[in-house]
Amino acid sequence: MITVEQALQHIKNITVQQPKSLVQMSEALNCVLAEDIHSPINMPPFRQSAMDGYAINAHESNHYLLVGEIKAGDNSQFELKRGEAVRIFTGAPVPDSSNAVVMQEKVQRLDDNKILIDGEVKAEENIRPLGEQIQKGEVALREGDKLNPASIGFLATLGLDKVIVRQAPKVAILYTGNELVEPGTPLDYGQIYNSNSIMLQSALYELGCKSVEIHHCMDDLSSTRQKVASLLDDNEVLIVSGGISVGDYDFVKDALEYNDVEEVFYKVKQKPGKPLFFGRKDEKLIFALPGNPAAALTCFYVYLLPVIQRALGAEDFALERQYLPLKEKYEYKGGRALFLKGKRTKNGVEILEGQSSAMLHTFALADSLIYISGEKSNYDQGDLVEVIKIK
Ligand SMILES: Nc1nc2c(c(=O)[nH]1)N[C@H]1C(S)=C(S)[C@@H](COP(=O)(O)OP(=O)(O)OC[C@H]3O[C@@H](n4cnc5c(N)ncnc54)[C@H](O)[C@@H]3O)O[C@H]1N2
Ligand code: MOO
Repeated sequence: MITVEQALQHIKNITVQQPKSLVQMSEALNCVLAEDIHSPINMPPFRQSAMDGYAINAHESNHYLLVGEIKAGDNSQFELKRGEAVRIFTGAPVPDSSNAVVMQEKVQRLDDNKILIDGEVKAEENIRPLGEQIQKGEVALREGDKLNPASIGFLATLGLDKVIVRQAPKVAILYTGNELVEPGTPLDYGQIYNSNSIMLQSALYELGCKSVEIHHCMDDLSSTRQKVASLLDDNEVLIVSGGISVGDYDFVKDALEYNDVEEVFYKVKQKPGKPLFFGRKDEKLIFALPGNPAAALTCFYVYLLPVIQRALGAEDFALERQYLPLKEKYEYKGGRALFLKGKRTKNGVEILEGQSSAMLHTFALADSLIYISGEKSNYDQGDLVEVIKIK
């Protein structure tokens, strides 16, 4: 059995890189940019009013002559002389001859074409300069950046409708077990609901994977071998859930060997997730995750996520880690390294109740995995522990 550090070292050595692909912006959420993006325009593309009010060509007096109106979207050209103003609205183009927009709350309308400004006016106030946000040709986002709703909105602001990203790998999830039935159907005695496949699929979607097929197989040697064979043919990443431990009906290890999957490691000295398997067949990556749901998800965050994010070229490929003080003391009997479900608080991190690898309830409430390496047996309140942020 290898240590967590040794397993992570194997993971770091994987240097698969996905090819580039041009995608529509509406499909780009969570994708990783494969090239730097330079802004094709100045943003804003014209001097823009930030307020509803009056664009003026300032002079010594507070009295101005109103000569027209500009709404957002208008293409009007006004040559304001000193002492002249136009009614203007938020987002409208400010004439070059105007040097300030005065918000309407500071302006009195004297009659149809005269206004009086209360107080001082600062040069260029309430005018967003041309290219204030970004100038044409400047780098907007960089290769390796992962696209979130804000970055997608930002690129749309620049007029982009497609982006070049790393193509997500084609992934298959094979969940094994006679006891599993689908949510939404009744349970018989001895059965439980299949939670792992939809959980892992959701986690993969969050990484930007698009094609994530789900397949089931009963605890039976020949169908496990056959399923593994056909899924390896059709996918770049195969994730198997369950059946990887040592029971008489755990056939996954055999099925992987039978299909010439080369073992990189099997069994890690950790809890949860001891019987984790990682292997390769040519360029294909194969993970067999323990069936216990919290063990499967822990292994996903710690081992699978960095491999996939790196293949996608993400700059930050592993989840962020930080050291935080423990809220309460923790006694540890030793043995396997631990990944504990935790929640960050104002002053540190709290270990949550319910750490069994069969339980997802605690995981659903957690925002962190606390890594206890096993080198130290007892932790006092306030001792620093390594925290992996999952939210
Ligand atoms: N004699 C030993 N027994 C076990 C060992 C061991 O070292 N010696 N290791 C234990 C550990 S640790 C783990 S973790 C589990 C892993 O077992 P498997 O990967 O073979 O998983 P299964 O036996 O198929 O299932 C375990 C558990 O999880 C439930 N399960 C499975 N798939 C799903 C799913 N898709 N959705 C929801 N729940 C699922 C399954 O019903 C079992 O309760 O082995 C220990 N045993
Ligand atoms: O290592 Mo297992 O994942 O504890 O139950």
